[in-house]
Amino acid sequence: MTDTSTAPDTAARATEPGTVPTTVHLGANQYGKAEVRLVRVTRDTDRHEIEDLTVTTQLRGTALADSYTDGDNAKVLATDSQKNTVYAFAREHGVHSPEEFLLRLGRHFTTAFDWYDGATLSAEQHTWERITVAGREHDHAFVRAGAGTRTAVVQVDGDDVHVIAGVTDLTVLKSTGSEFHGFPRDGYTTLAETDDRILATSVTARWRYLPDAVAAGIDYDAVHAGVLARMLETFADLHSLALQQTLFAMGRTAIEAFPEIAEVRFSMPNKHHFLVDLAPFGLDNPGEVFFAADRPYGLISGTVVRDGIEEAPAAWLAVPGFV
Ligand SMILES: O=c1[nH]c(=O)c2[nH]c(=O)[nH]c2[nH]1
Repeated sequence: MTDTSTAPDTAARATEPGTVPTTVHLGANQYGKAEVRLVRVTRDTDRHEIEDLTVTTQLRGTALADSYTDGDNAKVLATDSQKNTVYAFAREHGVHSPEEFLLRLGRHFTTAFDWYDGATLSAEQHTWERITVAGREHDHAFVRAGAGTRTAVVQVDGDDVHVIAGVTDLTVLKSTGSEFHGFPRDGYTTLAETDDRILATSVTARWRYLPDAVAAGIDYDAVHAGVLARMLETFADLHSLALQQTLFAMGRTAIEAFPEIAEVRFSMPNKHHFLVDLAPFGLDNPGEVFFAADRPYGLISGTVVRDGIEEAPAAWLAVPGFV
């Protein structure tokens, strides 16, 4: 037990003549199970399928205040039960796509327990590819696929449902087709203008689906694959004058191709590659040998918005790291 014999008498201090008693109240809060590691094997045939997600549940409601202020757990669905629901739903209903899986969980938590006003469900998907043996794809042996991690967030607030799909750690590089010049020069500018440099970044992109499209139903896997393909094509094909320009073009191409998408937000570190000066060794360096710096890095963020849509700032509250 805690020894309180030497603790200051806060009650007495708070009521000393001339002092204002300290009062507090509960501000924003939510709770749930973070990073539930779910691997589902579909084994109806000898050719197995793997779905691998890290799922986070976060529930909120005004009725939960008592759990913080008074330790009253009458309305606290244990985070352990939330975790179990993730596993049980994977068995009962399957995953299908991260977005559909999170929508099902969000609807469940906010309807089965009517005191929850809202929920944020998020997931990262880890993809596996079949190992090829003697030119044939193996039925049940897989290797982790490397090109980015798929992300999904479902935000339920009363009747409002928002779905934000995305990708993170999508690392791309082009060894030419990138320039950077025309920037202002002041007394602290040393960066040389260049008409040929390496452009490399690790793309984090999140796109919000239009609520009407969510209500009508979206083929989330197909759109996700399509968005990634368009973004990669644009990164490759656009002759870039700045990473900012590349960012905007990648968002534009996704929105133009998919009418379901309202807006795309990006965070892109500029992974600088500096040409090494080999002159001290009597060598030239015609764009062949670079120092790949890991820090500091430029950090370029931006949002591309379809004209005429209703913006939804509340949808982004659970998705930090963007402007
Ligand atoms: O594409 C770029 N955008 C910048 O804003 C910037 N700043 C910088 O030093 N290099 C670059 N490259």
